[in-house]
Amino acid sequence: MTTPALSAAHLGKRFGDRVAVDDVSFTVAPGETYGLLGPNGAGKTTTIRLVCGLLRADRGEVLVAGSPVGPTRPDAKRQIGYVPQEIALYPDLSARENLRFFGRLYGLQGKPLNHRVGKVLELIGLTDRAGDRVESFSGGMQRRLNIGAGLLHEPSLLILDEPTVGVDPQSRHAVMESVQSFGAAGLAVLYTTHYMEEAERLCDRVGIIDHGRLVAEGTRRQLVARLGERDRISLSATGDLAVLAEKCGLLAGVDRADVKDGEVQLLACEGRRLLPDVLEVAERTGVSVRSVEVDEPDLEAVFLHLTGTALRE
Ligand SMILES: Nc1ncnc2c1ncn2[C@@H]1O[C@H](COP(=O)(O)OP(=O)(O)OP(=O)(O)O)[C@@H](O)[C@H]1O
Repeated sequence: MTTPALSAAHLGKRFGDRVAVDDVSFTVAPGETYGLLGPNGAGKTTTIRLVCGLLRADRGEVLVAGSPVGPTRPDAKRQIGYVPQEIALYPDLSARENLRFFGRLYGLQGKPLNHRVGKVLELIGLTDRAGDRVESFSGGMQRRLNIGAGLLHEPSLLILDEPTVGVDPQSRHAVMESVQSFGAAGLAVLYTTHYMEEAERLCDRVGIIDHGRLVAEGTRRQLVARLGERDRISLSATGDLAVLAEKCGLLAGVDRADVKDGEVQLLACEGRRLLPDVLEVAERTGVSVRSVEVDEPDLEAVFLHLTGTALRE
């Protein structure tokens, strides 16, 4: 069996009375992108600070490529490229100058530094803009450069803490494309997010975290299978959607009924068989239905099912 790029076992961390991370264990294989998906305050940042050795765990162990990590273990730390949420770049320097600066901090110089900066610029898709000042970059380009700074020392594990928070949708797309290419290049990636779509699209496996606990993990398919034979029904309609959701929620077989993104969304056993009942309820409620879709549940539904709360508040 290959040694995992990362193995975290029984991690625990308290801040005073507050349990931030509670017995969290997971592994990330080389070349795998593993997502920690959970709402704000779930314990994602604390978990990765423990993994990086930036914070001392109350209990548990972290191995990176088989070696223990801790505040006093600099060697294993060099295997990690950690990219925090905050952008840490010099706006009046170019992309290349920024990378050269961070590369020197890692002890690179001369030809190896130039070579590595060139490689990283390629990897993050910014070769064309290498000579431009960072202040002229879009939010997404700055994020990608920030990620690039974490790749200069050729880590085997890249850790990204919510890298798309606060960027516009187009830039978000570009950041996600970069991340997809890292997995393809053989890098192990630990990715935290509270966006279900990102976890679904980018991650080979996802760990669902809530109140400091890893409540489930697996591939998207494995996680969705935990819902059994349930379907997601989305009703696009005009009228009082809140009342429609409430009434549908009373039908036998319906687990949840919510109004989301201007639609009524139901999670139900054997959704197709329920459709006539749902349409009848709509008619009685005076809601006119424009379209109905029945499909497989997504990770949002899995999160709701496991925790009883929505991923986004
Ligand atoms: N230094 C600290 N001192 C006290 N409490 C803390 C500290 N850091 C985190 N916490 C608490 O631990 C819990 C987990 O926080 P954490 O930042 O790990 O969550 P998160 O999932 O990363 O959320 P976010 O995306 O909002 O950062 C929260 O209740 C938070 O308030």
